[in-house]
Amino acid sequence: MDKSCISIRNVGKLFETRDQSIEALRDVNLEVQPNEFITFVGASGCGKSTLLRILAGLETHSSGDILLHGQPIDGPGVDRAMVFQHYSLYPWLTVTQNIKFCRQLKVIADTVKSQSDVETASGRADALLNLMGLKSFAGAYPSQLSGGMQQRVAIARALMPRPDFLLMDEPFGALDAQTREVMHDLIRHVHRLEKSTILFVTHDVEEAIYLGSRIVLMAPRPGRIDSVYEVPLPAVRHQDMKLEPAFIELKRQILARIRETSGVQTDLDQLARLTEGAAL
Ligand SMILES: Nc1ncnc2c1ncn2[C@@H]1O[C@H](COP(=O)(O)OP(=O)(O)OP(=O)(O)O)[C@@H](O)[C@H]1O
Repeated sequence: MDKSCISIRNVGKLFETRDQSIEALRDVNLEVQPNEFITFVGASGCGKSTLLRILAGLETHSSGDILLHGQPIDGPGVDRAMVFQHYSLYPWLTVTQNIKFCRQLKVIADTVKSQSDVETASGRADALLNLMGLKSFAGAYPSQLSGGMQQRVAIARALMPRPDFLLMDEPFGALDAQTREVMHDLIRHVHRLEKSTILFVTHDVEEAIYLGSRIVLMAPRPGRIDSVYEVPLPAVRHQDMKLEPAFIELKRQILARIRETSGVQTDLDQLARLTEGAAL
């Protein structure tokens, strides 16, 4: 029996611009099991964000099929939450109000704004504030928080409607190294507690290994899946694992493969030839 919660089958995406057609994705196939933590890496332009945006319902695919729990995607939905690199909080709302914002929209949309809805939302918001270590900042505004704290609010807001799928596009890309480490342990903890399925795009191979249960390596021109790696780490992880030989070897393999598939070397070779020609 097929247990996948996400089935991506022969998916392609073509962007038609005025003067060219860009094949952002070609023949992408991936089955995702419930509660998996999948990380996506690959050279710039290999279609990582495009795939995530299609899953979020923010973009449509040109060919193939994508099924969520057996159903085709029909736009964005409360079953999927997306977290972006930039914090995208509402600056005029406090931390608590930001966290409750989506829930309020849903309640208004469903027109069932009963007292029990409001109470349930408050309990959930409090639990998420605690989980994210933000309890004492409940009444603060985004401008009063550090980047790491703002991103914790964004994650709490994303988790508020209990999404089945958490889609994260380089969420820690703008944070300093130390804050990122804290966020890594936090998001692993959130994954264990909340049981959501996480799809996480990153440029940082170490981050991809530390967080993921599987790593999907994509290659550009056209964007496609090149290889998939199982991460040989237990569910409970700690920072020292980054120094273990198996971790370092996997990092070496993935970095080498990204270099091979990126085409950057080819471009440099071409540049060298052009420069030689100019000198003659
Ligand atoms: N809206 C768009 N219109 C036209 N082309 C697009 C659009 N969005 C993405 N592309 C192109 O599709 C390809 C894949 O882009 P995408 O942003 O998904 O790659 P990525 O792997 O996430 O890149 P990066 O790691 O640099 O963020 C790129 O060639 C990009 O220029």
